[in-house]
Amino acid sequence: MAPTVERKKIDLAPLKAANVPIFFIVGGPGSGKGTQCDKIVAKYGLTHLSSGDLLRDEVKSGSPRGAQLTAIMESGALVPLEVVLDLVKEAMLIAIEKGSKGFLIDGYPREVAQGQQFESEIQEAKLVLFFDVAEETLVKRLLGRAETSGRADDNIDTIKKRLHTFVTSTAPVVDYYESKGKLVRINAEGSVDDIFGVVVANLDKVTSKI
Ligand SMILES: Nc1ncnc2c1ncn2[C@@H]1O[C@H](COP(=O)(O)OP(=O)(O)OP(=O)(O)O)[C@@H](O)[C@H]1O
Ligand SMILES: Nc1ncnc2c1ncn2[C@H]1C[C@H](O)[C@@H](COP(=O)(O)O)O1
Ligand SMILES: [Mg+2]
Repeated sequence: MAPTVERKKIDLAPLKAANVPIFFIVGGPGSGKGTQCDKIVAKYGLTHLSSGDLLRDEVKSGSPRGAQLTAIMESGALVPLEVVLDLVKEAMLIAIEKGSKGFLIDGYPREVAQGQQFESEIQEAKLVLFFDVAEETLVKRLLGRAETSGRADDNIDTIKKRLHTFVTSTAPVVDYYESKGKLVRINAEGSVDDIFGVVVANLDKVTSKI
């Protein structure tokens, strides 16, 4: 039986009142989501929240919630929706208190239900950026990152499982937001700067008010 997830009541009123733009950043493992988010933050000053980073921080904190996460993440599976959404909400609220003018939610949603729950409880995403990269390239990039990242999931066995999770659970997210007219599909096989050029062209269409 799955362990019970500890949940707190989170007051979302300040986040909803701020009504700042929210962008979901989606792509396979190693597609360059974090790399591009760093560049977007530097240019547009949005707040970057990576659900994977939030989960890794939770593990490092030694909390009871964190203790349940290590095995899931090392198996390449998805962490339960409620755990991720609570961490994202808490981080968004802290950022709003500090005056955030908008969010890049990186690595979220990983399944359609995550997107639906986020949007019904918080606010609709303005756009979903999808970094489209072939599996062969993803594996090559992740094995390169493994040399320095120290990430427990940057090893070939977990990479294969993460790719499987991406195809089975996250690919439907791409179809879902495409059908809603919110998806920006970006070929992310090229250089970091070329990809960023395409990102900027798309963000400039919708960020004039930021
Ligand atoms: N366009 C690119 N060309 C070559 N290498 C890249 C490119 N973009 C990112 N990388 C490299 O690929 C690796 C993965 O990039 P990054 O960490 O940004 O991916 P990610 O999508 O955030 O992955 P994850 O889902 O595992 O967190 C890093 O070592 C990064 O330096
Ligand atoms: N949004 C998420 N839902 C469920 N599980 C997640 C989510 N974001 C990250 N995770 C877990 C599963 C991933 O394999 C690891 C690492 O995430 P990454 O975005 O690759 O840093 O964390
Ligand atoms: Mg990342």
